[in-house]
This record gives sequence, structure tokens and C-alpha cells, in this order.
Amino acid sequence: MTEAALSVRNLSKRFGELAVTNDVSFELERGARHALIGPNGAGKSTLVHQLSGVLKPDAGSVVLQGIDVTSMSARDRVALGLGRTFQISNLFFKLTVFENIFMALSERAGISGKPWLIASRQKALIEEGEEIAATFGLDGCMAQTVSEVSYGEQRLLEIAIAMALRPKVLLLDEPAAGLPKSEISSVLNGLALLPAETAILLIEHDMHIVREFATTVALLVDGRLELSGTPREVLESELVRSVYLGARHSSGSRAHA
Ligand SMILES: Nc1ncnc2c1ncn2[C@@H]1O[C@H](COP(=O)(O)OP(=O)(O)OP(=O)(O)O)[C@@H](O)[C@H]1O
Repeated sequence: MTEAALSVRNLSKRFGELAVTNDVSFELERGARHALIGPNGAGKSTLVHQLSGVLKPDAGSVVLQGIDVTSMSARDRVALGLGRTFQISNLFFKLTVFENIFMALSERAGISGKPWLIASRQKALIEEGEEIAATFGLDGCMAQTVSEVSYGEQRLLEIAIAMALRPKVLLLDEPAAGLPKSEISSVLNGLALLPAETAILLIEHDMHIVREFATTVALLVDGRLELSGTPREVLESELVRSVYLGARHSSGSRAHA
């Protein structure tokens, strides 16, 4: 049996009385394209925080390519191949698009903050950075600061940076959040460019993106994984309908058809 890229076993987390992650178990195979959906407050971001190492679970384990990373820092997990993008932008707005990509490449190469090493690797990293920018259609704005480019380009840059880190497993937290409908296709195109062998877990409210991107969809409700299957099986299930309809009536959930 081949080893899962990411294996989550019986993960649990409480905030006081509230069970935000309730005995969650799942696996991502190499090259997986999974989406995690669930109404507002279901616990999706809290789960991602535990996978990436921002939050410590109360119980259970996170295993990355056979290595138990449950007690490791977020930084050590990145070094082992766990990448993530953030729902709230994590870019350096005063630096250029290219400099943001270059910083990620330097980090991956282990030369960030070591100018004596950068000199010897600079040419190769610049070429790689230019290639990544071109792949994501960002070559026209490489010299602009992040604050000068469009919001859609900023979101693409986040995906480009995630790719620059060459993760084995990538957690994408709402990569199209806040984008107008007209710009969603460019994010979908960007997602399609991610390496086939990378296992990806996408947290997403936009059901169009989920349908286009994922081969497996899991539904999280009140911290519990309730349902998992193909996009069709899950998105057309009675449970998803009732959960989102109920949530929409009670708290204005953000699911978009
Ligand atoms: N640091 C915290 N302390 C206490 N409660 C928290 C904390 N962070 C989140 N929560 C609560 O945990 C629950 C799950 O929140 P979480 O943000 O993980 O949900 P979500 O599914 O990502 O929601 P959304 O789709 O709105 O981003 C919510 O009830 C939230 O209020």
C-alpha cells in the first residue's frame, strides 16, 4: 500500500464547551484534489490551523508522508512539504510581485537571510521566479508592488508562491474569497497549473469552484465530517441542501451555487 501524503487521525479540538473539531479522520493521497465544505462556523479554518501547525489539537494526530508532525511547529511542517495559502492575504504589499516570489524561493532553498549563499544561487532562482510568474500570467506585473496590482492578481500570486515552495501537500483556504465572478476563472486556471503530484485540500464556499476543482468533497458540520464522496454525490445530497439551507436561514451562510 502506498503511503498517504497526509493522514489525519481522530483529530479533536474544543474551545471551552464547543467541540470545534470532533474526531475528524481522513487521508489525502498523492495528487489528491479534495475540497472541504461546510457552513460558516463549521470548523473548517480551525481544522486547517491544526493541520498547518498554527493550533495544537487536544487529541489525534497529523501525519505528513509517514512522519507524525502533530507536535511540530508550522515552520518545520513547511520544511517537510506542507504548504498553505491564507484566507487573509499574507503577501508583502510594499515589495514587488517578483520579490514576493523570490523570497519564497529563497526560503525553500534555505538561503533566506544568508546573502553570501544568495549570490551563488541567485541566477537560477531568478530564472525559476520568472518562469513561475509567467506560468501564472504575472509576468506583465512582476515589477509592480503587490499593492499596485489587482486583487485577482494578488490571489494568483498567493497560489504562485505556494507553488514556489514545492509542497507535497497544499492547503488552500478560500483562494477566490472576495473576488468578483469575472475573476474567478483566472483563479481556477491558476489552480489547474498546480503540479499533478501535489495533494491539495481546498476549503471553499463557492460550489462552482468545488465542482470544477475537486474529485472528492467532504462536508464538515459542527466540527464533524458528515459526508464524503464525489462532488455530485455530496453537493446534490439532501444533507448538504438542508445544512446550507438551514444555515442560510439562521446565520446567512456564504455558500454560492
Ligand atoms: N480562538 C477561538 N476561540 C473560541 N472560539 C473560536 C475560536 N476560533 C474559532 N472559534 C469558533 O469555532 C467555530 C468554528 O470556527 P471556524 O472559523 O473554524 O469555522 P469555519 O467553518 O472556518 O467558518 P467560516 O466559513 O465562516 O470561515 C466557530 O463557532 C467560531 O466562533
